[in-house]
Amino acid sequence: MGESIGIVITGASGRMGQMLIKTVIEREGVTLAGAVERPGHDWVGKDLGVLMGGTESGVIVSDDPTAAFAGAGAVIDFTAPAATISFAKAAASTGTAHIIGTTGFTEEDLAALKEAGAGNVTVRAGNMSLGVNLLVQLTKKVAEALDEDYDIEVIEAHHRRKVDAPSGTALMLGEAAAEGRGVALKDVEDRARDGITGARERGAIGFSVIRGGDIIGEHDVMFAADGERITLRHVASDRSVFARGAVKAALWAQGKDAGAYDMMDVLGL
Ligand SMILES: NC(=O)C1=CN([C@@H]2O[C@H](COP(=O)(O)OP(=O)(O)OC[C@H]3O[C@@H](n4cnc5c(N)ncnc54)[C@H](OP(=O)(O)O)[C@@H]3O)[C@@H](O)[C@H]2O)C=CC1
Ligand SMILES: O=C(O)C1=N[C@H](C(=O)O)C[C@H](O)C1
Repeated sequence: MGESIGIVITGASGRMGQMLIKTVIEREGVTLAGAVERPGHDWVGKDLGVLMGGTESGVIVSDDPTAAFAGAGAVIDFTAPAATISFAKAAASTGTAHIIGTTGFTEEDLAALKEAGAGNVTVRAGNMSLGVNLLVQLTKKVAEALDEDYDIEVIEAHHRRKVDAPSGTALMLGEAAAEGRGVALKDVEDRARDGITGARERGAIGFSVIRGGDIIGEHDVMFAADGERITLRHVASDRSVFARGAVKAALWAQGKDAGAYDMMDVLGL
C-alpha cells in the first residue's frame, strides 16, 4: 500500500471546510494533518474531532499556517481572497502544494496570488466538481459551433450567504464561451442590467445572479436564437462534489513540477 498524503484544511469551520474535513477523513490514501482558522477564532486550540461532534482526533486547530503546513503534502483552501493570498505565501515557504477553491478574486488579487505562490505547485479552480469542468468544455464547444445569432447568457444561483458575484463557476463558463467565440470575455461581458439598458448587444455574454436560501450551486449556459434555445445546465445538490475534486487535486499535485495548474490539468480534460 502507498504512503498516505497529509492534508491541511484552512477555513476549517466553514461550509466547505467542514465538508473537506469529512471527505479527507473518509478517503483512503489521505490523512488529516492539520486545520487552520484565523487568530481569535473560537475553534483555535480545540480538537477537531470534538468540534465536529465526534471523539478526539488529535488534530488541534491552529492559527499558525506555516507551522500547520510544514510536513504536509497539500493544503486545501476554500476561504476568502485575502486569506488565500497569505496562505499561498506560507504554502510556498513550506513547499506544500496549495489547492485553491476560493473565488471572488480581483485582477490585482490574482497578480498577488501568482507572486505569493511562485515556485510552488498550485491548483486553482472556481469549481472543483467533475460535472462543472465537463460543462466548461461543452460550453466552449457549443460556442465554437454557433455564431452570434445565438445570444449567450450565464445564469447562476447560490445560497443567501455567498459573498461574491458572479460566482467563480459562472466566470469560468463565461471565459469558456468567450474562448469558443474567439473573443476576450472582458470585451463582451454584460454583468449588470438595470433600467433602460437599450437592446441587447450582438455578441455580448450576459450574466444573471440569484441568491437565496440554501441553494448549493446551479449554473445554466443559455444559447438563445430566434426560434430555438439550447441550455447546458449543472446542478450541485451536495458540497461533497467540490470536496472530492479538491482531494483528487491534492493527490494529483504530489511530485508535480512547480507551476499554476487548474482542474482541467487534474482531470485530463
Ligand atoms: N471551487 C469550488 O469548487 C468551490 C468554491 N467555493 C468557494 O470557497 C470559499 C468558501 O466558501 P464557504 O465554505 O461556503 O464559505 P464560509 O464562509 O462558510 O467559510 C469560509 C471560511 O474561511 C475562513 N476565513 C475567511 N477569511 C479568513 C482569513 N483571513 N483567515 C483565515 N480564515 C479565513 C472563515 O473564517 P471566519 O468564519 O472566521 O470568517 C471560514 O471558516 C468561497 O470563496 C466559495 O465561493 C465554495 C464551494 C465550491
Ligand atoms: O460559494 C459557493 O457556495 C460556491 N462557490 C463556487 C463558485 O463561486 O462558483 C462554486 C460553487 O458553485 C459553490
